[in-house]
Amino acid sequence: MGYGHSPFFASWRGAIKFMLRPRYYLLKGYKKYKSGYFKIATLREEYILVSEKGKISELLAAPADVLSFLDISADEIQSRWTLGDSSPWHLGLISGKLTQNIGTMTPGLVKEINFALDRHVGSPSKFTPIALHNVIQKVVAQAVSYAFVGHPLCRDEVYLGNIRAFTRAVRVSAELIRPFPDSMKPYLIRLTPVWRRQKFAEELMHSVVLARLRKTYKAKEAKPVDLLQWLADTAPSRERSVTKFVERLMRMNLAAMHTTTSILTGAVTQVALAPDLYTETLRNEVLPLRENGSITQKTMLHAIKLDSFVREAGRLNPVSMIGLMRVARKEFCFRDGTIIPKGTRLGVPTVAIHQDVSLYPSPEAFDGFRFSKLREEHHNGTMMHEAGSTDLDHLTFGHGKHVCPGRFFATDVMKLVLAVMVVRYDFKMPANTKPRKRYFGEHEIPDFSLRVLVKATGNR
Ligand code: HEM
Repeated sequence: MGYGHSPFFASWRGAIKFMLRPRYYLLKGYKKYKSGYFKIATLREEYILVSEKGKISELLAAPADVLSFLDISADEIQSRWTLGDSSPWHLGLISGKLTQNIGTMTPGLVKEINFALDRHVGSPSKFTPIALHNVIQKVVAQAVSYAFVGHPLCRDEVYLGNIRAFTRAVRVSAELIRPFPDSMKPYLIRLTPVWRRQKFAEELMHSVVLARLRKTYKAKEAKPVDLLQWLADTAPSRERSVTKFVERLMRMNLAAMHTTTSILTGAVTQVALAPDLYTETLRNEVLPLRENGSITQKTMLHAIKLDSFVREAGRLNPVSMIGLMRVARKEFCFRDGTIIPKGTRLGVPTVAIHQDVSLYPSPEAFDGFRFSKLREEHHNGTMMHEAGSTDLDHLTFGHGKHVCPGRFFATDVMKLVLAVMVVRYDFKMPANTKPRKRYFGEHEIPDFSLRVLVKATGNR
C-alpha cells in the first residue's frame, strides 16, 4: 500500500507514506484485499499482511521453524542483548500458576490498587485534573509488582520507577545497538540505558531474590503467593542466580506493563468522555457484587458489563496495529499457491479487523456494553466475548500457539483497577479536551498528556 505506480524508490515511498498515515493504509489495504494479502513498508522492513481468516489460520498453524514468532522480538527489540536468554521455561508459570492464583491474589491486588490511588490521586472533594496515563501506569506497576514480587518491593517507589522506565530503555537500547555487527553487541549493550536499568534492578532486588532462593519452607509453612516464589520453586539449576531471576522478571514486566497501561488508559478515557453513559452503570454493577464491602473474584466473574468494557477498550486500542507477526525462516507456501520467500515478515492487520463493519456494527464507535449485550443474547456457556478470550475477529491478545499467556491476569488487573476507580471517583473531561492518539510505525501511542477530571465519591 502507498507504493505508487513508478518502480523507482517504491518501497521508500511506501514507507514514508505509511509512516505518516499507518492506520489509514492498514484500513485501506484490508478493505481492498480482504480475501488475500497486501504489502506495506516501514522505514526498516516490508510486511506481507494477511487479511483472510483461512489464510490467517494457516499462518498460525505453521511450525516455529518455518514461521517464527521469536525472530520478531529478536530483531524488533534485539532481545538477545537487551533482555538476555530467551529460553521459555517460565511461560508455563504465567498461563498456569499466575492465572490459577488470580482469585487468591484479588484481595491483595485491590489493596495495592487503593494504596496506589491514595498515593497518586488521593480523594479530591471537587473535580481535579489528573495526568491519566501517568497515574494508570503507576497503579498498574504497583498491582503487577504485587503479583510478581510481593511486598516490600511492590510499594517501593524507586523499584517501581525503575520498572516503569525499563520499556523505554529497551526500545532506545535496541535502536542504539542495531546498526552494529552481532559480534560487538555484547559489549555495546553495556553502554546503553537497558543495561543500567537491569543492573539497578539487580541491586534493588538482590537481597529479596537471594532470600527466596535460599529459604526452604516446611510442609505447613505458608509460602508467598507471587511469580518470584514460583520461579524459585521451579527454576532449573542453571537459572538459580539473582541475575537470571531479575532478567526473567524484567522480561515479564516488559510484556505486562505498557500493554496493560495502554488499554486501561483507553478504558478510563471512555468513562471520562461519556460519564453519564458509563459511570453509574458500571458502579451500580460492581457495588452490589461486592462481598462484605470488598471487590472479590466473584465480583469479577459476574460483572459482565465491566468485562465487556475492558474487551471493547482492547478492540479499539490494540497495542500494535499489526498482530501475529512472524518471520519466514524457510520458504512458506499458502494453500492458494502464494509463496512467501525466506526472510519475509508476515503479520495481520489487527486494527483493520477490529474495524470491520461485517464483524462489529458501527466499528468506529466505542460501545462499552457491545460484548455484554452479545453475551446476554447468545448465552452458550462458553467464554466467547469475554475479555480474556481470543478468536480471529478479536486479536488484542493474539491467538493460537503464541496467544498471550498473561491475558487472564491482565484482564483481571484492568477490571479491578476500573472497578475500584468507578467506585471511588466521578470522572469528566475538561472543557474543549479531546484525546489525541499518535501513531509510530505499527504502534498506537496513547495521549500521554491527557488530563481528566476526577472527584471522590466517598465510596471505597
Ligand atoms: C493488556 C495487556 C496485554 C496485551 C494486550 C498483551 C498482548 C500480547 C500479544 C498480542 C502477544 C503476542 C501474540 C502473538 O503474536 O501471537 C503477547 C505475548 C505474550 N504476552 Fe502478553 N499482553 C498483555 C499482558 C501480558 C501480561 C500481564 C503478561 C505477563 C504476566 C504477558 C506475557 C506475555 C508473554 C510471555 C508473551 C509471549 C508468549 C510466547 O512467547 O509464546 N502479557 N501478549
